[in-house]
Amino acid sequence: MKLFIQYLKPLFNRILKGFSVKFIGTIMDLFLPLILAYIIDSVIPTGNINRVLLWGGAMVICSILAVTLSIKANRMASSVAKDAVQVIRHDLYEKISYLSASQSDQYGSPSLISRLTSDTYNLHRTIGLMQRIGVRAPVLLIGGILMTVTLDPVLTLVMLGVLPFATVTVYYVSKKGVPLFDQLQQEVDRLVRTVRENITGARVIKALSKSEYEKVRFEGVNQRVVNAETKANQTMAATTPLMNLFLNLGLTFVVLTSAYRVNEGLIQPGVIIAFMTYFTIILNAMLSITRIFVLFSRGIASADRVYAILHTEPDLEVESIDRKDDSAHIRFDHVSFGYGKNPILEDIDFTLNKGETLGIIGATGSGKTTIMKLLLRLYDPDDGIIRINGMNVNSMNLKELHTKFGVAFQKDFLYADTLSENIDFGRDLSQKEILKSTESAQAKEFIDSLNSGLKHRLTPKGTNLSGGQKQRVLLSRALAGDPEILLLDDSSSALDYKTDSKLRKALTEQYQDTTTIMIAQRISSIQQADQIIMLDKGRIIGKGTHEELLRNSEPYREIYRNQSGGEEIA
Ligand SMILES: Nc1ncnc2c1ncn2[C@@H]1O[C@H](COP(=O)(O)OP(=O)(O)OP(=O)(O)O)[C@@H](O)[C@H]1O
Repeated sequence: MKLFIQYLKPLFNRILKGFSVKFIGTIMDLFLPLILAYIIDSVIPTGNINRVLLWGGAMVICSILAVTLSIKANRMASSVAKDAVQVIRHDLYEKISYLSASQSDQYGSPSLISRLTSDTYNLHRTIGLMQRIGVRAPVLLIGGILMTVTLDPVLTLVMLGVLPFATVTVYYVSKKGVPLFDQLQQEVDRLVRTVRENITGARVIKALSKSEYEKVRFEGVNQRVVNAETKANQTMAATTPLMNLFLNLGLTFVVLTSAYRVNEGLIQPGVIIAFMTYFTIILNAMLSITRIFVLFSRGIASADRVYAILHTEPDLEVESIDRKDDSAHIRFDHVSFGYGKNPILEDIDFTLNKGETLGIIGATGSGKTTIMKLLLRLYDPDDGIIRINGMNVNSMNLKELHTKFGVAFQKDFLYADTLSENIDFGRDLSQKEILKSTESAQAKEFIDSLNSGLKHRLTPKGTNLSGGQKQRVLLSRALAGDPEILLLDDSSSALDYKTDSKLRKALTEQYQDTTTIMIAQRISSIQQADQIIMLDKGRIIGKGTHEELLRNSEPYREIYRNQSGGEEIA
């Protein structure tokens, strides 16, 4: 609700105008049966054709006004909904892009995507429909009852006798229906997730001949959607026939009572016709009000989901300046960290001087990438301090901090644009800088072999490139703009030994001032590093140069032996 208030408040005047137009149009609708009753009972008996034409004309004018004003009001409602949701979507997108990594982990990407897409779509529908039927239905209900009271209070009492049954039906059905639609929405979410997994993993599924298995899995999820939909619709399907039953019962009572009252000379035929029309209008208005309840409860659920993101408090505040004189460029000072309760990194301690290279090697899941994430301040350490040029990273402006880095992560993404745009990444780099980076990243040769060179367009996620080509483009992006600090997470694993060695040579020669942290699976990729740390279960179990580790670390020696095909170490 708070979300609606926040975003609809600035549009209040437009909403009020739309409501007024809708109100007048609905009143016109309400007058039609009354005029008809007047024509039948009071104008036709006089035999004055001019008066008949005059009142007939009044009916036509009322009808035209009712339709025109309703169309106008509906357009105004759509425009308000569109503008409100555009701002909500903008704010939500902006907020999502500034969520910290741990907050994004907490919500999960599928949930963030569905809040930005299907929830905002629900909000659009709710805001639009609430304006369209939110005025019309209550006005028709209350106005209809008032009209019937003025026409014949006794018949109104007969009609009101049926309304409690209709009200109970509406209440009961909507109470049961809303949770069923919620459940349906959850099943649809599950279906979307399964489809997304299948499409993303299409190659693996085919390669492992798991298509049949996936088909069966999809059928299961699909069946659950069908079941949920059937259950929800069957429950809701009872509404209209039951309301029709009450309508017809009510009409029967009204006709019976009217017949008696006509005989007694207490009522005229025109009033009966008008009464029946009002009765139908009133019951339809009640049905619309049910729809409002169903829709509104859905809209409120979506609004709450969107509101929760919009009001997520920032958890990576820039803290007060904490600077120390430090000759090291990067310092990890006894850093420990865990994503949840379990420790992932413990007592990580190292320093790197400007222009030096640190190699990190270790088993899968030992915490190598996490070290980089902490340096980028995607997360804050639980213990210890990380400094760059003596400055605690938690006291640095995040934007400023991130401009220092060139990064290539394992699963980095390429988007559907030209190679040049993918490398530039919105930094307005010069052509010279881009060319230098492609040369160093050993990407120049394959880019030159493409017809359109750097203008070559990639498909989404760069699926029209080979694994090695993708890695070289990502490396070019990391190197472009001569970053102060370069973070390479297993970025040469898809390169052959010769290209890998050319890359290392280029890094040493062309990026002497860049401090580099390089995660690698192959010792040959980090052998020349000024310092290598070996991680095991989040702890440093070996630190030094390649030669020092060969001398002092048995696990390192073993990896080296395995990777060099059992070659003896001198
Ligand atoms: N966002 C996250 N939330 C919770 N746990 C995480 C998250 N990211 C990583 N982890 C866990 O932290 C541990 C270390 O992960 P990290 O990615 O740092 O390992 P790694 O050494 O780089 O592994 P690899 O060689 O496979 O890339 C793993 O057990 C992983 O499951």
